[in-house]
Amino acid sequence: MMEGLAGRAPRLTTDLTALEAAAGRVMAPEAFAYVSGTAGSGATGRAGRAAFEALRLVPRMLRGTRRADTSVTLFGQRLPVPVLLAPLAAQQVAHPEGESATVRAAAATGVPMVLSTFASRTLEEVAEAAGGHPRWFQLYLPSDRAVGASLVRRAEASGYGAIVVTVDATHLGFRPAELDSGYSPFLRGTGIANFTSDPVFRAGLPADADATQAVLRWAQISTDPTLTWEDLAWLRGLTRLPLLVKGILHPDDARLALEHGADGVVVSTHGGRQLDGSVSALESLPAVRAAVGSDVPVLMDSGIRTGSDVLKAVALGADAVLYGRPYVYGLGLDGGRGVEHVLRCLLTDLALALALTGCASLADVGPHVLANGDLR
Ligand SMILES: Cc1cc2nc3c(=O)[nH]c(=O)nc-3n(C[C@H](O)[C@H](O)[C@H](O)COP(=O)(O)O)c2cc1C
Ligand SMILES: CCCCC(=O)C(=O)O
Repeated sequence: MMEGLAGRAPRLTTDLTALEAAAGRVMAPEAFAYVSGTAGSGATGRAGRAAFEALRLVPRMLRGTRRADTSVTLFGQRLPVPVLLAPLAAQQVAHPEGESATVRAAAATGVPMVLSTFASRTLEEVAEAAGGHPRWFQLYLPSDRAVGASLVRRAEASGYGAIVVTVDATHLGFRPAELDSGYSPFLRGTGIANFTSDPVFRAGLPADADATQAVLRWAQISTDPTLTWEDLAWLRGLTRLPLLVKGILHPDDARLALEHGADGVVVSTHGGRQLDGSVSALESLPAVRAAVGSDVPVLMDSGIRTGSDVLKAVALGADAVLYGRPYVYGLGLDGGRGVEHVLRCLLTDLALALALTGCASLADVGPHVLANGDLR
């Protein structure tokens, strides 16, 4: 049966549920479980989708819009859509080219990519594959701060346009799929390329260290459960790049992020992979927007699947969203072509959703496009 598939692109459907199922048939079972998995009972993962599905758009008719303008400006940069690729670790579990294929697809569609600290390709390799296309770097601040500083320097030197520091995974969530299979890409050495290529990290290893020693050292220092807001202030002092804090759900944490030097926040539940039973990102979004005011960039992720989802997030105060798992399913199905396919679907769906809502541009999208039970 596998022979029958060889050399032929698996069917790239435009139906995301079918696409995920197809990826589940093509990807290695433990890799698919890692990507699709959530924490605990999966309640927060489901709540992420339920929050979008519970909201309804109320479209307006005959506004004469030939083509809706989906572009947006973020940190002074014009983006064709209010969408960036979310940082997803260890993408070689889906395809041998990993993040290099992803960034080429991102470049072909104009969607910026946020590269994970735990990418399976080095940030320099991905910069080269990007060929000047905008990218941001997601930082897990290691407990060895000198390694963290080195990662930031490398990101700056390679032309990454912002640092997104993730604060919701200083402890790894309780993830049954990973625990039961005993599978972790990182323990197999996938997703630590930015460390093994780092001179400061390597200096902390014996000269004759083997791959196992590198993985063990990575496991010791790669995240830091003792992080506090003071560390964010330290990071702020390290770089002039825009600094965003990813993983915010409480409005007071959004305020604290700004007080400690952040330029923006990403409201996120990490796709339901961290605290099971937490509030959904979409539920938190309006309060976070209110807390930071109208001028601070607020992004959100966790559950974005359709063009209408993007509009709903924008209506509740997001400047842009991060698109997650679906593009890795595309990568698993057909490498960079699969990622490009998934992105083109989202872009087309978004442009149609905006036009069908009766909005000429994203500036026209606000709470008024959402049903509030009172249509007088
Ligand atoms: C397989 C996988 C790996 C991830 N790795 C990272 C990571 O390295 N850094 C990070 O900040 N978030 C990471 N995330 C979280 C995503 O950036 C994003 O918040 C989440 O995928 C959004 O949920 P959705 O994909 O269901 O829309 C990861 C998510 C998945 C599914
Ligand atoms: C410590 C986090 C590992 C990568 C990640 O963010 C994820 O799997 O969700």
